[in-house]
Amino acid sequence: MQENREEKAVVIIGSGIMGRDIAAIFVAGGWTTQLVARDQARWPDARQLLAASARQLGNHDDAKVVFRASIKDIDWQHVQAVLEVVPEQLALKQSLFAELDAAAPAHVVFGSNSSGIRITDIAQGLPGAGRMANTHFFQPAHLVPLVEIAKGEATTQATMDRLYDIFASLGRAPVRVNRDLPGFLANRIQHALMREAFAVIDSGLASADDVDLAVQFGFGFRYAAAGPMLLKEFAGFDTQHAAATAIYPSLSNDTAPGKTLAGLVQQGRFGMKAKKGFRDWTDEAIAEERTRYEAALVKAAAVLGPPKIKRST
Ligand SMILES: NC(=O)C1=CN([C@@H]2O[C@H](COP(=O)(O)OP(=O)(O)OC[C@H]3O[C@@H](n4cnc5c(N)ncnc54)[C@H](O)[C@@H]3O)[C@@H](O)[C@H]2O)C=CC1
Ligand SMILES: O=C(O)[C@@H](O)C(=O)[C@H](O)[C@@H](O)CO
Repeated sequence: MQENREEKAVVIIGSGIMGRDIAAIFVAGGWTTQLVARDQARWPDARQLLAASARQLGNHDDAKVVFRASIKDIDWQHVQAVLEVVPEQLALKQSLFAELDAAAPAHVVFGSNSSGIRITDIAQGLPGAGRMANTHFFQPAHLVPLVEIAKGEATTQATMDRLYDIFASLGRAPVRVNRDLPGFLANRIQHALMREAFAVIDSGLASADDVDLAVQFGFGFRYAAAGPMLLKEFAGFDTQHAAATAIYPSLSNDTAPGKTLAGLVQQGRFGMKAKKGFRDWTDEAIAEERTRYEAALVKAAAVLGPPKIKRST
């Protein structure tokens, strides 16, 4: 299908860890990208980081990047979508979506990058709830191809198709999630793994470093070559069934974060953003680790190859 050559524009609300890398995807794809970021003092740094990410995708045109201090300043001409990427706070997301719904032309579709809050709850009661979905990226958003698009109770099929096609046109790997359960699809699976990983550390079964080594150099490494279900076609579902029968009863069924994760947060050990997590971080160590990590992701993406997806239209 001939790509629509009209001027394409997107609005990203929030220019933090995720917002600027999501913006970089659109800039690299030639979209005019307006970022709503309240703190103008942080615009230069955000612009610089966005440009670096867009260059990693092979294309950056700084003229395509426009910062706005408020939703009221948005130029809606050519805008096709708005992606919300503000902190994981339901009330904040709800107030932003209400303001955006009142301001955006009817054809504009909305996505929330929430990690786990359902769009049904964010869009609750809004006239435009039908044009809103969860659109969940993974960090770093510009290097991890997956975007899970979760359908809220009011989300229309047309909205799902439009968002799917936008992300497919940008070379991402969109997946459709048929209902918006907390954590959608991939984040439910990731958090199931993280729940067990923290339970292993809580119980003293293994250290945090050995959890990382076991996953990265064990089954995690395989996922660059095949997904978990394909891997079990190799292994045998009879063996999977037998192992599951033996293992499931002792797996963690915690319904809240355990002592290690809760302790890290109570101590303000949020990770690199706080310069301390399981370990302390200097700016130099963070920069070094991010460079190593992102270079490894670029190589892994080459092994991964393009996703098998089918455009809606
Ligand atoms: N950090 C991660 O690894 C991932 C985070 N997410 C989700 O993405 C969302 C954003 O997370 P991060 O980028 O990590 O947060 P962040 O704290 O790095 O960035 C949030 C940005 O939103 C801005 N902001 C806050 N209120 C605003 C408002 N009213 N208008 C405009 N901008 C506003 C802040 O100034 C900040 O720049 C959250 O819902 C999070 O759960 C999703 C995937 C991965
Ligand atoms: O891992 C990611 O990038 C995403 O799944 C996220 O939403 C966040 O990391 C969140 O799950 C906190 O781990």
